[in-house]
Amino acid sequence: MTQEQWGQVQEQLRETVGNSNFKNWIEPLQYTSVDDGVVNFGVPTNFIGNYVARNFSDLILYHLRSVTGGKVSRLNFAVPPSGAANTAQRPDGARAASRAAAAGDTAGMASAKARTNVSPAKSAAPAQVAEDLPGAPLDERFTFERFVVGKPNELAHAAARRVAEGAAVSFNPLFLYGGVGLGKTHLMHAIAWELQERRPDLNVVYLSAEQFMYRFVQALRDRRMMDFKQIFRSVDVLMVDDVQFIAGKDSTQEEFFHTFNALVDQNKQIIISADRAPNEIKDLEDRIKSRLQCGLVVDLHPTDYELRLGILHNKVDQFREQYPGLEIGQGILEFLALRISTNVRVLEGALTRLFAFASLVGREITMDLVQDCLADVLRASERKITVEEIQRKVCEHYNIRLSDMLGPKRLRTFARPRQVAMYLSKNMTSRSLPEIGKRFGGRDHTTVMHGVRRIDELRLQDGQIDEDLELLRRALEA
Ligand SMILES: Nc1ncnc2c1ncn2[C@@H]1O[C@H](COP(=O)(O)OP(=O)(O)OP(=O)(O)O)[C@@H](O)[C@H]1O
Repeated sequence: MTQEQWGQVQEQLRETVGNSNFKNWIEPLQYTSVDDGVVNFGVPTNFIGNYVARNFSDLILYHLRSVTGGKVSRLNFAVPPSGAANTAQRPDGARAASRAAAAGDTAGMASAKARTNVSPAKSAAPAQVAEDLPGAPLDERFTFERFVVGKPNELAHAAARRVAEGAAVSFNPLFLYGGVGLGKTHLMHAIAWELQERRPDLNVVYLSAEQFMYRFVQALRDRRMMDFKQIFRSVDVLMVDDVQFIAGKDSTQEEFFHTFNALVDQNKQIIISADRAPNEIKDLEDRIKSRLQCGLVVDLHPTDYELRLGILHNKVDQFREQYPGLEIGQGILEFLALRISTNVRVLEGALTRLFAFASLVGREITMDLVQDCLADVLRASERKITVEEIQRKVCEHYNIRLSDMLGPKRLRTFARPRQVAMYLSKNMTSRSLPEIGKRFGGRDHTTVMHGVRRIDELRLQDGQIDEDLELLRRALEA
């Protein structure tokens, strides 16, 4: 096959796979030779080679056969030993895509042409390492400017800001945790964007724990563990999102632990996020838990009404350009902030849907429109937590039987969880004290009142109670 024929095939492929896929996956292929019906391509990295082989082989074969008259049996992708694939000249998109592919992030691949999260490797780093840096693409919307700060997240925000200054490492790791959709990923991306601006000399890598595992497994399979270690140890700032994912995955944990230690020993910054505090992640080795706690552990609390309203205002500002002339009243924003308290993602999604719907049907955003368009979201957020649910969760948490919680035993092992459950029932349901008492084995309302007061007192003296309550509240709201 001639280079000209390959050129024709490329044109046909561009039409079939679309511009973005073409740029990311087909353009980086360098046709080198054909031997006995096997067409050889040089690829910039094994990740691109593997991805193309898995996803585009049939298509490439089809077009090759139609252009060359059917003399092709197989495709072969290999990284040229001398780097002859000229990686330096590949478009940014392909490089970003290679990182996304490396991280197993197919969603990210589509947007890989956007700015990448990894700054150019330092000149001292070996070329292979620079090329293979493992980060996933960053979301352009997740910047500090777009992060709304309120009481529930002010500490996490301040810590993230400090790390983003790129000054000498002051706490390592920074561990951010909190429930679903509270802004952990947003803050990590914001740190990465900021560091890119302030310290372009640093290799900043963001990836999810799942992507870390994917990379690790792939390195094992390709027998490239030395490369894997070298790549991760060449990073200056490593951010791993959703670290709870590696719980129970022993080999990945082991490798993560070594990577973590190697970076900390070199005084490199690590930022980790999870859906709960390190010591609450089940099936995570104790030595990892303890390592994760040796820096600064910061909690993102569930949003409060004011923060939700602030986020909505912020989002409306962003919509002004996209939907000129479309207004939304303060009353509606307040209604949404009050009613949709589950997580910020749902809140943002509701507002986006509202604007899109109003502009599509050419209607003003009124309360009627809100009810029409967001009926399902509003219904879902109406879910009421029951006293029975609370009792079950509290029993699970303290590992006692429901019959003991409801029964007459006064042992502290049962009495404390009972009081905790009463306290949560009082604060998370609309039941009156007598109604709650009735559901706790027919107790009097004064007993419930005493239980609630006792927990209020204990919260001031015993940090553990506060932690338990927070954990239970999150589990119940999830
Ligand atoms: N304080 C905030 N200001 C502005 N946007 C926010 C804030 N908190 C969350 N968001 C937005 O909510 C959405 C979800 O946030 P993000 O993905 O960071 O959550 P998360 O804590 O990482 O959740 P998960 O545990 O599901 O990964 C994003 O669109 C993010 O921009």
